[in-house]
Amino acid sequence: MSATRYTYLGPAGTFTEAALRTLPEAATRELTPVASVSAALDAVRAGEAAGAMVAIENSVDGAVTTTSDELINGSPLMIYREVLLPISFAVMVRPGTTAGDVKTVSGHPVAQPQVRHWLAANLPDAQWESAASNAEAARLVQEGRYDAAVAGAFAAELYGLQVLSDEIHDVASPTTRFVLAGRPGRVSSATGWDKTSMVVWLPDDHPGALLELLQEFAVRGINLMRIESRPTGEGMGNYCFLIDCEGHLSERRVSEALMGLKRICPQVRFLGSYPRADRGTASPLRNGTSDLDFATAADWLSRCLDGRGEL
Ligand SMILES: O=C(O)C(=O)C[C@]1(C(=O)O)C=C[C@@H](O)C=C1
Repeated sequence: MSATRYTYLGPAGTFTEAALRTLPEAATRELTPVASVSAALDAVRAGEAAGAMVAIENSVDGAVTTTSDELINGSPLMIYREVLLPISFAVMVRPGTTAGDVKTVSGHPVAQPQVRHWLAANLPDAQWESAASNAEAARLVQEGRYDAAVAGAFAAELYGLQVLSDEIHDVASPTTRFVLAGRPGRVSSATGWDKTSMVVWLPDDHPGALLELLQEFAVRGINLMRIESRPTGEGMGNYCFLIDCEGHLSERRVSEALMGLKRICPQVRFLGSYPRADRGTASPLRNGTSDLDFATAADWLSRCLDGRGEL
């Protein structure tokens, strides 16, 4: 495999592939479908791929925990880009199959909670069968293993299937957030509309430990965008936190917050600073938290050391 390649959850026709193809650089990369999120990231870890596109959270079903656990454990990875993809599910069958013929319906486990009510109302007797991806479900229907698949309508054409019903998701406008992960490398420059991700392990178990951690952001006027707890696997009640905050590591308020965490937490894993996918302009900074405010205060401090603090 080559290190110019990007891997993604395959086979062809997944939403993950659609997310990957929204990146301008995808046009010049070799895009390789693999069987799982873990396989996509393993190829990156082994140096066989430059990046892997993986789903990280869904607006209906929440965190994609395989991705969370891959980012938390194993050799470190960094996030370089994020993509927000509107998801629209269709149910598809082999040509000639009618709704009455459908006894089994397959899809990715993250798809099921997004279409549960539609399935209960329209295919009440069909048994749900999990597949490694939505496109894999479509492929298995083509093979004759299952009767119907829940996938993006574009997968129907790829696998010679017929769309029985489109836009079958229960909640309007579901969105999945995907990230392009690579091996740790140089953080790209700030755009003014950035996000920083990290994993933080709680300071030892005591009242207010989580509050102490959150205060590092609050006192520096940093908006948190997501906080997700995951078990560390080291006994009941032991959790670490995946945190996304506004801002870029090159901003003083963000770097100072990360240094604050590093001082009080047993472990902090920096997962990258990258442009936000939701469009916008630079967020207003809370008074006293700009780079200039930090530099002015540091200047004053060094003058204090020289006995010139009043200047
Ligand atoms: O990329 C796909 O099509 C997938 O099967 C994966 C995945 C996911 O892991 O979240 C992607 C988007 C949908 O929300 C459901 C499933």
